[in-house]
Amino acid sequence: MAPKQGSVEVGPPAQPGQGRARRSFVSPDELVTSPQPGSISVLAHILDHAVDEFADVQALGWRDTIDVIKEDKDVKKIVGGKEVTEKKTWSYFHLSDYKWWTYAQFKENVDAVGSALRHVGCEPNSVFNIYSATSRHWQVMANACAQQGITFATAYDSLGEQGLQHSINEPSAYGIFTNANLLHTLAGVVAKTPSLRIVVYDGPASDVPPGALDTLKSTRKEGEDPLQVYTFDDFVKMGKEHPSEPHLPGPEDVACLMYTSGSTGPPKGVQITNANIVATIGAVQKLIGHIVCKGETYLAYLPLAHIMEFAVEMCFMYVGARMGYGSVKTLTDASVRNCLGDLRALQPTILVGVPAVWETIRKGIVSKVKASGAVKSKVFDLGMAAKRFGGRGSFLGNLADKVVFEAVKQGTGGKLKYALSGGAPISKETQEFLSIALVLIIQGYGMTESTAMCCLLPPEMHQYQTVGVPVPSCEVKLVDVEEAGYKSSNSTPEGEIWIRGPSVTKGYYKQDDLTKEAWTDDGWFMTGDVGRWNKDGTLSVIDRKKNLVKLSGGEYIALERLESLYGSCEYAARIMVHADSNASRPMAVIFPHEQNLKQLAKELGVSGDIGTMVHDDKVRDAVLKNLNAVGKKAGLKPLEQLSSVVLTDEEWTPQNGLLTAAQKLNRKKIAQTYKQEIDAVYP
Ligand SMILES: Nc1ncnc2c1ncn2[C@@H]1O[C@H](COP(=O)(O)OP(=O)(O)OP(=O)(O)O)[C@@H](O)[C@H]1O
Repeated sequence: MAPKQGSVEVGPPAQPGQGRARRSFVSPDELVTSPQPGSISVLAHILDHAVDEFADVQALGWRDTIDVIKEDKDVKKIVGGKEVTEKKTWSYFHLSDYKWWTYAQFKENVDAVGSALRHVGCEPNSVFNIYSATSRHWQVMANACAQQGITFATAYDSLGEQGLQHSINEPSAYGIFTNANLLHTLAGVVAKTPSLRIVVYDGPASDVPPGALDTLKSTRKEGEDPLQVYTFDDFVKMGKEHPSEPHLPGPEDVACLMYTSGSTGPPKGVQITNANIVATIGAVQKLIGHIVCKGETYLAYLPLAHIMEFAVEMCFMYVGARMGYGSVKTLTDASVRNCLGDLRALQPTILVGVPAVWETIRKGIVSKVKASGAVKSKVFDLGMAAKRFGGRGSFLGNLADKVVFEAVKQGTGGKLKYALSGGAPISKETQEFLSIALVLIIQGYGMTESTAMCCLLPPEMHQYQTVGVPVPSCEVKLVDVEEAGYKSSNSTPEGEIWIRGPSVTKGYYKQDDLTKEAWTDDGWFMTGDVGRWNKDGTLSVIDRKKNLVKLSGGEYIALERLESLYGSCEYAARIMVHADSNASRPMAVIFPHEQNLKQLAKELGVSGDIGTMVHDDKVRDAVLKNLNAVGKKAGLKPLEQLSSVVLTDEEWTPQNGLLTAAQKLNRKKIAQTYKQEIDAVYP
């Protein structure tokens, strides 16, 4: 049953300019430190517990690559005002069915890799870097480090040479785990990473870039030891031949040095202790243990270098759930060949995604429904209306599920029970649409500094536009942001979100100045996000302090909130709202949803592909009109309406730097890249 109040005021009376601290309704008297205080105090205890309880249960699943199929496509682009056609080659994977390790087999590999790490000289308290795509081997490396008291530092696999070099050099990493196809980038930096001694890589020999292994083995300065390079399989074999006892760290030792994705500046290394991780797992169990439990199947595809994915997987490991690894490139049937996509092959019961993923799924469904013709579109709309009116579990809701939404649900394997959205704000429209047509989406709010979740909405409290209640390992208070009018004395208390508790970390690695700026002396982490307490004790995130812009009229607008609202415009695949303090209103830069934009262009009588469409005035005006209609419907004030829009034709990706590695907007880079276009239309 849903509680009346999701959070409870605790502790001393509020200080001037602040609200009182609040804690979760499930544990107001004490903060949770572990799922089993006394027996689980470090990260390595989680896997030990899983093996004790679930040794023969399927743990980690993967798909082998049977073949890679290349297909050529013609792509039209505008170069120097002229349309040119380029040939591009796409690679599609033919994959096997899922294969599984039990928890006992997973542990066997962790023990072997832990032993191998010690055998090659990686000592407790040293740092080992994981620069790899999400996979079971990533988890083997991390858990092996945890077992030997070695800190693992994470690096997104989308990092280029500069970022990689920084993430090896800052913590003086002794070794690195990577994938065959990333060896080329690694080879490009090894001359400048003197601390590095060991390289372990996985993946087929055919993925190793020509010459990369020779460069790795030969590029060292005089006097430096040559690099030792191992395949993952050889490393496991070596560990089995040279077993080492585990060397467990203490709870306050740093288990993971995790770099933020850098949406507000250069990435910072957050020092996450064993105790922080264990507290997060305990808190999730206490709050939503009834849905994160044994028997569930989880599709793991987000980057493990991001705290949300890592924390979620550790929570599932604790309860002995099944985790099947997949990739954004192979999720759907359309993105693979001669086999099912990961979603239908695995049939997950729980899915986690960032808002960009949910937006893509919603727009994909909308565009399919539209293409199915007027009658089917009408039936779909009726189904939406019936379930909205009747509610989840009602006769009407169940009928709509059966008759209208079954096909949509089958697209994700047909077994989904819950989905979690986090990492950035999701629009109400998208959350509501998918919660009706696909699966209940609950929100979580958190950050690397809080070891993932600091608020989470239990499904029985389901509602939109809130990130939930404080998790039981974290207390939360709001502190006034005077200049923007966010105050604890407002009728619904508002202010900057400050957090404290066992899952909140204590600082950045080698960045004392930044640590002092972000943590108070009494342990509160100042998140920089602005929040609001709702009447039922849930928290809503209104914006990020750094993204509040004062317009020429003197009023503040909240860029991220506007992005999440305008983001539901069907023509936008990605949107950045941009504002200048000399202007009276904001504007938007958009990477369009190609199919939906094509449909619009057709209706306007504009032909050509994306390169042509984005430069057409009629198309641009129609998109702007649609955006402002979306804004008006969401109740935006006139000064929050967009004055102009720039449409772009290059996809925004972490590789071209327009998104961060966690798929968030890299505002500076987008504004720089499209400066000319923005200046041309923005007053
Ligand atoms: N559900 C949510 N709603 C709104 N914002 C969210 C939500 N979840 C996370 N965020 C945003 O993400 C931030 C944490 O992100 P993360 O720790 O991944 O670092 P980053 O923003 O990617 O990088 P950096 O801190 O370097 O800018 C939060 O402070 C908040 O602004």
